[in-house]
Amino acid sequence: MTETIKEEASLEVQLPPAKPKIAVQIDGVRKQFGDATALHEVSLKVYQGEFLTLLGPSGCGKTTLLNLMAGFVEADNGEIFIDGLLVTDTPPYQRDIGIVFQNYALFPHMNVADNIGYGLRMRRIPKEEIQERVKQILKLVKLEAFSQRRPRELSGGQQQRVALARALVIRPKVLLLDEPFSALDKNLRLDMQQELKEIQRKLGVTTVFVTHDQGEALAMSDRVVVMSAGHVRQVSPPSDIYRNPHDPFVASFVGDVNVLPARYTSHDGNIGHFELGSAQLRLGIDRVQASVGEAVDIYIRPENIHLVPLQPSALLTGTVVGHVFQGDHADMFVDIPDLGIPKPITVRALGLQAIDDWPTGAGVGINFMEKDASAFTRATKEANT
Ligand SMILES: Nc1ncnc2c1ncn2[C@@H]1O[C@H](COP(=O)(O)OP(=O)(O)OP(=O)(O)O)[C@@H](O)[C@H]1O
Repeated sequence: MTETIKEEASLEVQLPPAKPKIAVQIDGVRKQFGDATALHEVSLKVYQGEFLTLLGPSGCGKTTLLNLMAGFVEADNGEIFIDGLLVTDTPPYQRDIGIVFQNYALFPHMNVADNIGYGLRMRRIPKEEIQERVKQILKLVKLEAFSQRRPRELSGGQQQRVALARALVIRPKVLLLDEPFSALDKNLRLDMQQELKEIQRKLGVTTVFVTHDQGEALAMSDRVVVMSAGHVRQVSPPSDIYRNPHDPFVASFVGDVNVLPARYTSHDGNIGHFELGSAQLRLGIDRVQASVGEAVDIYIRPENIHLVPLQPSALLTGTVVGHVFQGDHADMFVDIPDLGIPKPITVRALGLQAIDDWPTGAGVGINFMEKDASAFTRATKEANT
């Protein structure tokens, strides 16, 4: 972000972007459980006030990384800083962090107000101040009317709001959330996502959120950390994760994607040339991670492929072999014999006209724009898990 200030008449001076402050820094942290390496030398910066999400499949190390920040798990190697202070050996209760778990972890015998005030009592905050802070935070999470209830008298969403309030009332340097909404049904989950985002924005609290749900990650985050098998694969804003994946794992894990086999034949200047079946494809080399001569996979999302009438200008040609009506869009399946792949590709068409225009059995042309495709060296199975 570049800030611009106006000096006199119309003279504009460009200021360099302000350097964001680092709230959490993880340097070369490694964690092994017996023979299993949960994290391989992970490094990561979380900026002050940002909403950062750790996203990845089950077992990729998200919770371990969160627990290392919290201090519940000890690193084998590496260092962790919170607000500039080395905390690698600091116990959890001295790290100034708020934590929300999937299963709420509320005290069943305490009412809502006492659950929320617990952390403040432990910190020996004066009684009047505790009352005032609990009152404020109850208002923030819209539970003012529920302060005297026990957790079992609350719905799942309300219990999770109590857990959130309890984590926030201590005014933590960092808020850590581990799959906080996974026990809630879909509609409530969407409401809670909005609510958390609103609260986070209002308070400006640095937040690290763990989920395996890509929709949740893309919807809520300033930046997303995609992890697999104990490695960080990419750290980018959501739109970049989706549009400019850095590797085949990220491209396949986030959103749907077609994988088309091709050969990287040459490049001149900034353009790479590929043989895609009998078609010639050109891609900007910023979208290519492969060497000339290699077998590659072209990654292209279903919504970026367009069906056109059979005509010479079409990049590829095929036959519609089926479609699935999805309410707001239709997925069309197209067999392209020229590519020599066993499965038809998927083309996503907004609206339902495509089903009428291209019935099963119809011959179609296929086009897509260069800017929407990426080429990666053909993935081996191990590299892609
Ligand atoms: N206390 C432990 N003892 C032994 N192995 C563990 C322990 N905690 C985690 N692991 C292993 O470390 C790896 C990473 O686990 P972790 O819980 O961090 O993954 P995750 O991405 O959070 O998964 P999930 O989404 O299923 O919670 C897994 O292989 C897991 O089995």
